[in-house]
Parts: sequence; structure tokens; C-alpha cells
Amino acid sequence: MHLSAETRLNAILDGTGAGTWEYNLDTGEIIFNERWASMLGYTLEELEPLSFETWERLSHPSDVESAHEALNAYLNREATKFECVVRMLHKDGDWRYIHTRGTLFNNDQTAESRWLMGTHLDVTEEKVSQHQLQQLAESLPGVIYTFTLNKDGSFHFPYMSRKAKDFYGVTAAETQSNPERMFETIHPEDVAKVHETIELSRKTLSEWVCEYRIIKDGQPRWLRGVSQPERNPDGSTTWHGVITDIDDQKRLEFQLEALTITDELTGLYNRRYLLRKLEELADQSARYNHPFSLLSLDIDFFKSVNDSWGHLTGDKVLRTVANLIETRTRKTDIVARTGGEEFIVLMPHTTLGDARQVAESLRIGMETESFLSEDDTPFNVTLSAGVVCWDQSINGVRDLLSTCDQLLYQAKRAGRNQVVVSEIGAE
Ligand SMILES: Nc1nc2c(ncn2[C@@H]2O[C@H](COP(=O)(O)OP(=O)(O)OP(=O)(O)O)[C@@H](O)[C@H]2O)c(=O)[nH]1
Repeated sequence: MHLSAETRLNAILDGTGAGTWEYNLDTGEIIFNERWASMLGYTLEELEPLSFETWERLSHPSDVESAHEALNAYLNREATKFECVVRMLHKDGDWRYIHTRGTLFNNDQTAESRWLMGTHLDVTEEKVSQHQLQQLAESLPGVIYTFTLNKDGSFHFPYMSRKAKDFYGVTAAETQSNPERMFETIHPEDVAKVHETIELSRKTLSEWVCEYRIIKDGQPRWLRGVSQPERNPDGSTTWHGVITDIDDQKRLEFQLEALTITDELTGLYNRRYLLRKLEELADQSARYNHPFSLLSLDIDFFKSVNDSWGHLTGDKVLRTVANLIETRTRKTDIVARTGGEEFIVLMPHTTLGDARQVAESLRIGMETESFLSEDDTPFNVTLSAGVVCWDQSINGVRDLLSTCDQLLYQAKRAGRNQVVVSEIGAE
């Protein structure tokens, strides 16, 4: 069956749900189709007589003005197409968002008669959901976004909420035109982590969760990203997610962490942290066969310091010892106060011989340090020490600690103010 061009065109327009309009710029004649009227809840008959004013009357006054501007820009060739969204009043009293498109049609035979023809499409649903999304994005304490990663590694952000500016210092528009900008804000130390977690999420289609720092106004800030990936038919992956600022929370976390691993009086690490590090170092040494040594130090007759000069002077002595150990050991060594007047130094990559030298230097340093009591009486304090080096024959860190304790005890029994070194691991 042969269908006329008009029938085919009408069928296509029916499929799109668009209303059509034709407007003669010279005579003012206007033609709408039946669907145009039904889009607003009317029949054409109900709206008759039809004129330009019919459209104007049904349109929102502030949108009429911008529609005129768009039309003039098109007719003056400042714009290549005529397109605008106008709110129009439905018969039921609701405003509908109508996407208006038009084009100038010049019939050669009637060149003096200029017809503008176009379509009206109801985009209320899109507009409303767009508006709802925008409102939602504003009320959320984070950035919501959509991120698409193509198979060839290229990527873009199909959606980015306005708050990207507050979080990253990058506007949503910038993230569309230059998606790299978002990744450029990431702290250099966290770039690899961000890429690795994205890759893992892409491969396994599991939720992407990542805590990372960005640099904003020259300062690092902690952010947390959570988003859900989905695979697209072309093999690309799209994540829908939210980024929140966790800087205050992280700062608190670090402060708390610092508190749980620090000895309050001296500022050194505490026993808990030392044990954790000792386990880690023992694991690494077993794997890579790196030597490390442990130094156990104990102030001699500290009870009599307290008894003779008072607790406050005792505390001062503890702080001085802590300071002495810190200044005479390396930055990579872990110095901890593990008991009342006991200290342990964990020395990575250090042989027994080197550790003995450090212990001796501490012993001599202490012996030559002069203290003053509250009433300015000078007094001296000495240290005893045990030194061990990690060896495969040692059965775990508890064994290492107890060996070190026994050596310290030997130093005490042998008259104090001395260093006793383990025979295991001696060159
Ligand atoms: N000032 C002060 N004293 C402490 C602190 N913690 C523990 N002490 C004291 O350290 C002393 C340890 O005494 P002991 O264990 O008998 O050892 P010592 O007197 O050093 O004797 P040796 O270790 O055998 O040389 C006790 O008097 C504790 O009260 C502290 O934080 N501040």
C-alpha cells in the first residue's frame, strides 16, 4: 500500500507525541494540529478562534518574553536554531513545560510569505525530575555525580551536582568540558589508590568505596566516595554515587589514634604501639631476612629518685630520659615507654653490634646528665640495658621480648649502669 508523504509524516509525529504549529510571520496566520490542543487538555475547537494570542494567553508571561528573544535571535541569524522551553497552562490548571522548536520555511513561489514551522513537546516529566534532582542535590551534604569509563580508558561525567565547586573548587560545567580536572585535584599520594579501587570496582562491578585526599586551596582535605557501578551495553561502565567531606571526622580519627598509641607523660609511643610494630617488623624480617634489634632500658633505683626528690622530679627524669633516647636514635627507630621506668627501642635494619653501640651511647649519655631536684640539689641517674637481635631461632616476638628482659635483669644483677648483649646474633 502506498502511503502519502503527509500520512507518513503524521504517523511519525503521532509517534513522537509532538504538537505542531505553523505561523505566518507576514500575515499572522497560525495553524495548530489537534495534538497541540490535546497536550494542554483541549480540543482545537474549544480554543477557536486561533491566533498568535491563543499561544500567548496560554503561556507563562515570563517565558513569553524569553521565547520572543530566542525567536528574534534566530530570525536575525544570531542563533542557528529556534528552541526554547515555555510553561503553558493546562486546562486542569497545571503549568506544563513545553519544548518549542521551529524553523523558517521559505517557499520560493511565495517568497514574500515567510512561514515558521515547528513542534511543541511536553517535557514536564523531565523538567520535574530534573528539578527534583537539583533540589535533592542541594539538600545533600555531598556531591552527587555520574561517571562513565569507556573501554578505551576515556571517561566523562554525564552528571555532576553544583556542589562540586564547594568540594573540589571545580565547577560542574568544568567537569563536563574537562573531566581530567577532577582527577587533578587528588592528593599525589592517593592518586594510585583512587585508580586501583575504580579498576577493581569496574572489574567486579562491586560498590566503589574510597577515602582519599584532595588538595583544595593548597590544603589537603579528606573525602569519601561511594558509588554503584553498572555495565553498559557498549562495554563502558557508569557509576552513580556521592562524595562526602570527611575531613573533620578523619582529623578526629587521627587524634584518637594518636592518643591510643602515645604515652602521655613523655610523648613517646606506648607498649600497645610497640607490640604492633614489633609484630610487623618480625613478619618482614622473616620474609626478607632483614636484621632488626631491640633495646630494653630501665632506670636504676628509680624508686629512690621518687622517694628522695619527689614524684614531680621523678617525672622530670622520665621526660629527660625520653628526650635523650629520642635524640640519640634514628627517626626510623620506634621509641616507647613500656612501663613506669622502662623503655624499649625497636631498631629496624640494625645489627646487634650497632644496637650495642646505641645502648652504650645512651648509658653514657645518662651517666653524664646532671639533674636538679626541686630544692636545687644535683643528682645523677643511670640506666641498665639489654640488647637482642632478631634471629630465625627466636620463637616469636614474646620470646624476643622475654630474652631482652632477661638480659636487662642480668645487667641489674651485675651491678646496674651497664649493657648486656645477647649471644644470639653476635658477629
Ligand atoms: N615519677 C614517676 N614514677 C613512676 C612512674 N611510673 C612508675 N614510677 C615509679 O618507678 C619506680 C620503679 O621502682 P622499681 O620497680 O622498684 O625499680 P627501681 O627502683 O628503678 O629499681 P631497679 O629497676 O631494680 O634499679 C616505682 O617507685 C614507681 O612508683 C611515673 O610515671 N612517674
